[in-house]
Amino acid sequence: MIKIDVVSGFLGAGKTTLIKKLLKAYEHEKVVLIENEFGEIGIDGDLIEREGFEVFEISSGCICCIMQKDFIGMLSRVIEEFKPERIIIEPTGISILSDIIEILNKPSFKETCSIHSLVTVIDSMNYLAQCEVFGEFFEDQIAHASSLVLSKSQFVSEEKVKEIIGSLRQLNETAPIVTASWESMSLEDVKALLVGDLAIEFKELIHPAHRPCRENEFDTFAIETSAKYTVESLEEILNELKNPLYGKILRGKGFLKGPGYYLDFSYTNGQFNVHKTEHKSSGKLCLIGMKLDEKELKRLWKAKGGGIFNWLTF
Ligand SMILES: Nc1nc2c(ncn2[C@@H]2O[C@H](COP(=O)(O)OP(=O)(O)OP(=O)(O)O)[C@@H](O)[C@H]2O)c(=O)[nH]1
Repeated sequence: MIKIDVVSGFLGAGKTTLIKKLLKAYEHEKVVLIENEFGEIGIDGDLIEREGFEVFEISSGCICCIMQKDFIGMLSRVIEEFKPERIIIEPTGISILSDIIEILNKPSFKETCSIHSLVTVIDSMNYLAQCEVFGEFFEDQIAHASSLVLSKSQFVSEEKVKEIIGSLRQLNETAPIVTASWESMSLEDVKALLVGDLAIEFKELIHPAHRPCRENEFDTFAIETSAKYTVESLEEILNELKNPLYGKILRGKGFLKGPGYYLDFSYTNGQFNVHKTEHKSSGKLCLIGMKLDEKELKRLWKAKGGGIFNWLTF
């Protein structure tokens, strides 16, 4: 049987970061990753391919709803052609986990695959605040998880961790909650997150009120560009993104050219990091949020970097 691990979590929670660790931990198995991105441009797939792993990408929508057919087709192809021992699936941050479980429990997949784990990553820095606005996006992912893993826990107080656990327990009474900082985890610890063949059956799951995926409430803004940015100019832009003038930006990520170097950046709910990298990049980025103002965003990215822009937002 092929083991399937699904790693869920809201936008920027830390799914890709955890998956990179899992892929290392399962280096000796034949593993395939199916990566689902909400935006028009795939960024995470490139980050993982850089580390030498096999990635299949589905972008421009969630595999639980509008990209469901593509997902079923891709999963069938991966099973037939690659015959992997394990498939790791990373849905978008706003996917409905119970809908994905339902797909995995289709008779055609149940013959060859079994769900090994349903891990939901919880962003310790942003969960409580985001819960107030996006609570219903978390509900299903938390309620159907077989384990709940806190990311960025080293950046918050013990009280906050306790508060998060209290909130998680209201939706899921039984899943183990892992609060240890990932930085200190060995590969064996990472594997332990997934341990146990849970053989999860959809009918055995308790449903919170099932809500359909609401991906059309989110906007994306994507660019391919030859423009060059310095660390400073990129940080200025990312700082500027907190301004409501541009809409509510929840997540951003991309690779850009710099003068003589390349830059990677990641933006989550106002927190960001920029790294110089030697990995060559064609220059691309994606922002996800609500009520994004395309005109203002285009002006911002153009003002700080000269070059050719290919806007992929429409
Ligand atoms: N230090 C630290 N950084 C983390 C941790 N988890 C995530 N991050 C950072 O948080 C940012 C977002 O992490 P990702 O792994 O890309 O999040 P994601 O859930 O895949 O995000 P989406 O692409 O929106 O689906 C990145 O800058 C990570 O480096 C953690 O436990 N510790």
